[in-house]
Amino acid sequence: MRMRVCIENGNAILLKRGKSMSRRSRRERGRPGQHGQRIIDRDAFYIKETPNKGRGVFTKKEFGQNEFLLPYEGELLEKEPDVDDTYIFEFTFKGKPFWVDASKEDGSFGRLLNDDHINPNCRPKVMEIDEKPAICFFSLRPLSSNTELVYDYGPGNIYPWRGKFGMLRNHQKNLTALYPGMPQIL
Ligand SMILES: C[S@@+](CC[C@H](N)C(=O)[O-])C[C@H]1O[C@@H](n2cnc3c(N)ncnc32)[C@H](O)[C@@H]1O
Repeated sequence: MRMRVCIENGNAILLKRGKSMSRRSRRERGRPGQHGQRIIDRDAFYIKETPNKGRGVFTKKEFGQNEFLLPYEGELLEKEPDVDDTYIFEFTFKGKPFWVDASKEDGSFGRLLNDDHINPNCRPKVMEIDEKPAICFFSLRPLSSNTELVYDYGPGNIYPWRGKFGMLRNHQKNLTALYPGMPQIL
């Protein structure tokens, strides 16, 4: 199934898409309750201080597996911005590098998701919206309310909070992908 996401009035609207959308359905896509679309509103999440991690994003309601949660909002750039990379999301789309700069405190949630490379419960996906890329988070498993949303920021020894063991586990994860069945360091 193809999906499409649009962001209107601060709400992300997920559309399940058939072969093509008519002009009429394009015009009406923002209306709630229509067949084939869901509105994910900000009331489904809240922000809370997390021990040692700063702020994190928590669920207010339950979600199923592989559900669209929320987008990573910010400024889409084709050049690496010369700013602190705390709120920068880097990715490739159609073979080209892109960055989303979410440095501005804009009240959005995507920019506040913390890292967990061992037990993530959601993952970012690159979606296409009006021929431009957008990052959207999807759940990896069913989520109960009051769950902190965490995803794997990716490989690399650049995350000090992972510590030495974090780096080891990260390395192991890459090796396990190459050599399934190898012994695990827990
Ligand atoms: C995209 S921000 C996430 C939101 C951030 N916690 C906040 O309060 O604004 C990334 C920053 O959060 C912190 N962070 C994310 N995951 C963490 C973790 N697992 N442990 C400790 N700090 C973490 C780091 O300071 C990192 O640079």
